Amino acid sequence: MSVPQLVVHRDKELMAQAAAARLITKVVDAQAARGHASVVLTGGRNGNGLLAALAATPARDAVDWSRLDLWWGDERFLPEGDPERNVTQAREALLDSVALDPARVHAMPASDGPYGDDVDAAAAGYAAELAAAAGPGDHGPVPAFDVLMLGVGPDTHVASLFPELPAVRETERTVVGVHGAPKPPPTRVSLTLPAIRAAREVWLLAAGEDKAEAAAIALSGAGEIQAPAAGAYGRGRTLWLLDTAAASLLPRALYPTASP
Ligand SMILES: O=C(O)[C@H](O)[C@@H](O)[C@H](O)[C@H](O)COP(=O)(O)O
Repeated sequence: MSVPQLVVHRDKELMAQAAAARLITKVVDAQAARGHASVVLTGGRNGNGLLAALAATPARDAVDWSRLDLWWGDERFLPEGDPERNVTQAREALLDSVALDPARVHAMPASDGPYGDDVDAAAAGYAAELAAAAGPGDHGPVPAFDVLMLGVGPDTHVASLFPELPAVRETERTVVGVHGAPKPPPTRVSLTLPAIRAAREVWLLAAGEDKAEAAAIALSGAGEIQAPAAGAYGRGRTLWLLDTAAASLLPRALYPTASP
């Protein structure tokens, strides 16, 4: 378990731009070292803000997009192309403007896909896809993601792991179907904490006043069932990327200000 590191940026926009630059560097380094890279995307405003910032920076061309594997931490279980799906929003923000290898873009199943409206079968299918991509040196039936990004909800949820609900209590499966999520839509597919913890690095994105309580709770030793973000950590690194508004309830001693 890696102790959380915190970086606090002046505002939401700068956090997105700085996180995008950080992701570019991480992917470029991974590709230089191993020839490819593997990243898990997150939905939500902060996650999509990072993708939009990345699309806008010339440095994006330093990434060999054809050698990048993209996965999702969660997905809203809706029909293909639904504007509310995380993959739809990621495509609009960035993916449709870079030369990805379609075979390396691993979207979670849609509710009109191969599993129909059976979200549990869809989750099992994605778990099988992850297991097929895992190598002998990986930690369990998921590939060693270089970076797994997670937006943090105001209630401290990450991916579609909501406080006290069954999905956050899962200790065996890597992907589960979520029923009755408090954040619409109610039916979702989500990585579980064991899958999240297989990542080399986990980055939690929390910007905006509405994340201040969640950040304070998750970083103050709360349990992962009550505060799922507290259970999201990487094997090598756990990084909280915040803005000053989201960090406003944190003890000042927890972080040096990254931006003036
Ligand atoms: O499907 C989703 O909604 C996301 O994956 C979810 O986990 C999101 O990241 C958080 O709810 C934060 O969302 P915001 O950044 O919009 O607050």
